[in-house]
Amino acid sequence: MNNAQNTAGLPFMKMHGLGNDFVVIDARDAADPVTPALARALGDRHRGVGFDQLAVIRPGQDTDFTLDFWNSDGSRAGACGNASRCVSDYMMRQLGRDQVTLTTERGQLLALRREDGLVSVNMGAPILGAAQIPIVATADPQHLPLAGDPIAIGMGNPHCIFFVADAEAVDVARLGPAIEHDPLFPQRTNVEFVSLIGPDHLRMRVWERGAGITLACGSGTCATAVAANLRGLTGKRVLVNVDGGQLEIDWRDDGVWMTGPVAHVFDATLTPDFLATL
Ligand SMILES: N[C@H](CCC[C@H](N)C(=O)O)C(=O)O
Repeated sequence: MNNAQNTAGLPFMKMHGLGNDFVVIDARDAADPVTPALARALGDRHRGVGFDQLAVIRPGQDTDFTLDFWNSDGSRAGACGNASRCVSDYMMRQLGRDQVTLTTERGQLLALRREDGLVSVNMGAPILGAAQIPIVATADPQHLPLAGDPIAIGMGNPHCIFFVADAEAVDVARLGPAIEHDPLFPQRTNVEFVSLIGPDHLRMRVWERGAGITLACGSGTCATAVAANLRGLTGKRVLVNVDGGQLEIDWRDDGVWMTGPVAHVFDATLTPDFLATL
């Protein structure tokens, strides 16, 4: 912590997209305060604030802003679709615009507010190569050597997608962590269980790397839509029902677009006392 935060505390925002919830720290004018210890302490829903991901806004690099993501276990995430949409909405309001560009570990992304008020982000092209997802080099990402014949897709972070007859029947809390830590995934993985519930309509339940079961995972719905199309189950434009609501995914030539609602719930300040415990 720097001296200013020791005396004044650290301001943050609480946001969510379909219940996938975030603490957001705007560090454009200050040094980035986040360490793994701060992420874990803040992520504690009893002794801290609680979040699925922590997002840090930093100055842009040829874009309006840069966004870094942390999981509640203190690990970093290369992509977070719902936080990208939430923070883009905040930045659009602040800049008085209806579109913004952002830099994430994935590269430069475009986000915009549609006329219906929903916020879209172009998450970029899906990553299909083993080394880039990443999975072990000897495995075929299209047919991973695991029971259930899952498919691996990268969206700047790894996803392992199982198509099942009934996603509601899956014991996500038991299977999720086992797959997350399978040696096939050198950087662990997010895990999605998906069933087709109508034409171009999917149901997805998720176990997130570093965060566990969440109500929605934006990059997970993008990876799921790509996987469903590659498996011949759907077209390139689908609706995905998650525990917290519904996302629209459109895999276009310029990237995978994800659209849904955003919410900015409150602003508050971490006390110097809390920061002193880190
Ligand atoms: N909830 C996020 C994804 C977080 C992924 C994170 N758990 C990782 O380690 O990759 C989303 O909306 O895309």
